[in-house]
Amino acid sequence: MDIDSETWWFALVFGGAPLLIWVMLKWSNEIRYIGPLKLRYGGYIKLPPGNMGLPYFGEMLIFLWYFKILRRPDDFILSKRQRYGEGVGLYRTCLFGTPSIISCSPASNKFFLQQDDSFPISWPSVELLGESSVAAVASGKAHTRLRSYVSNAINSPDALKRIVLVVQPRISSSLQLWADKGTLNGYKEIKKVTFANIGKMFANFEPGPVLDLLDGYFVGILGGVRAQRTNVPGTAYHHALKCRKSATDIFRKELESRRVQRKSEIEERNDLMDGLINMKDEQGKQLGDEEVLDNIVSLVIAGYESTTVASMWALYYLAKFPDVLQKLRDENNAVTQNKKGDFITAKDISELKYTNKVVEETIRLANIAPFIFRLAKEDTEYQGYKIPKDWGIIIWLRHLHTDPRNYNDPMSFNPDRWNGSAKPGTFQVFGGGARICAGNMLARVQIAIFLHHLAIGYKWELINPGTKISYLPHPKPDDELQIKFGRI
Ligand code: HEM
Repeated sequence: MDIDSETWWFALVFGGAPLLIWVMLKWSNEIRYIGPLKLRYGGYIKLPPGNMGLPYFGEMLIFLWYFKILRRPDDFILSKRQRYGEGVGLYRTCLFGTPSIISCSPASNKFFLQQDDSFPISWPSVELLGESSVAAVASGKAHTRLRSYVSNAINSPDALKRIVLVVQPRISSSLQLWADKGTLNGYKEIKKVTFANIGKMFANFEPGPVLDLLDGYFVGILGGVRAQRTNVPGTAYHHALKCRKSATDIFRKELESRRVQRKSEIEERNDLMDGLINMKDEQGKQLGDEEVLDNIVSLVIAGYESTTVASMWALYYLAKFPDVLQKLRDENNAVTQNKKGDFITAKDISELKYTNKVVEETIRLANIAPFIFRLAKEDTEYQGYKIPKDWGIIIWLRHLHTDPRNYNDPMSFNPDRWNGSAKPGTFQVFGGGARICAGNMLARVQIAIFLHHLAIGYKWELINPGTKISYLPHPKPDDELQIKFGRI
């Protein structure tokens, strides 16, 4: 071999081959997912701008880079905006194993959320939620029927009036225990009190061995909701399915014992289980046992971690913003003066204007559900761009709440921004359309009550104020909110 051909081979192996591999890696997902669409549309299809990423991973590694390594989740969308321009708020990608369209503008989010038939919800783990739960059931009449039962039981003004009084004893006594402890893990303690209240509100369970068992089962179930769906012993998903069965068995036993009890005893309890058992629709139809059980389990899944994380962020922000805490104290002390030791009512809460602004600001900035998932049932178009059938739609809620065009200085905690209302379509913490969170008022009320009891009796400070924030699976300080806690 002469020197020239050696150099040629050298260049090919160390320069050309890696380049070729890189090009193949870069384009293989484009060819795999967009090639068939081009064939279907005669060679040309106008898709939203974007990148389908690497084979197998798609853009998952980039997503993890921004969310887990850099801990700057908003830069994931900002980097797309920089690279592909604003456009109509849509980008194509491949994430969570599915070719998808990311939607991140108020108008495009509204487009997808308002068309529940064309873009139905797509849960990766319907078995865990329960096939006849409101969260999993396909849109249409069946969904509307279940939603009305669930909303009446937990989210209607009448239900909330009762719930406000049911949850306060546990919140109040937990805070006293916290003060006795002095230092604590805020996340874990809030989780305990949230679950104790869920037990009471949903099935009249008091703290004790059954509730502890249930808590463990739900930790297992929640661990499987976002896990790979591999049902093999040893996997999180397999464990979650087992936990789901055990949790359902506990609720089933309770349901069966209620079926044989006298009506008068049932009326006294007045919890979610009774609400679901007794409710009738316009035709007088009632829910079957499996529907009652699926809905109770799915409501715990939907409400447990979300309410815990939101309350934890309230505690965090108030420690960081003492002026806000002082205003909160002033408002809440004023309301307790007329109470003579009684708990506050739903009416009192509706009149706590500043407290309610703190709640809205907490859930805006906490971004507990950063995005939600839909599926395109048919080929459709949005502003001249094709949305291909069977592609996922990822509605990026978080971007709306952290975009300075929607909220002035968006990363600062400023409840006063709620003196006016948000720009239309820019506040989607609870999703939107027919599937907007069925527990949104319940969540708000629980956080408001927690704030009330904190503000009137306690002071606290962060032990590690500079601790980093993790964003997956939920936003949480790395130290899980270690605080020093005491009475005022
Ligand atoms: C701050 C706390 C909460 C946040 C941020 C939150 C957020 C959300 C979001 C974004 C959705 C829409 C999902 C989608 O469209 O794909 C949703 C749905 C839902 N949420 Fe919540 N949620 C919270 C608390 C609760 C609570 C306390 C409950 C009940 C105990 C609850 C029950 C539900 C149910 C049943 C759905 C499904 C509704 C349907 O499909 O019709 N959520 N939630």
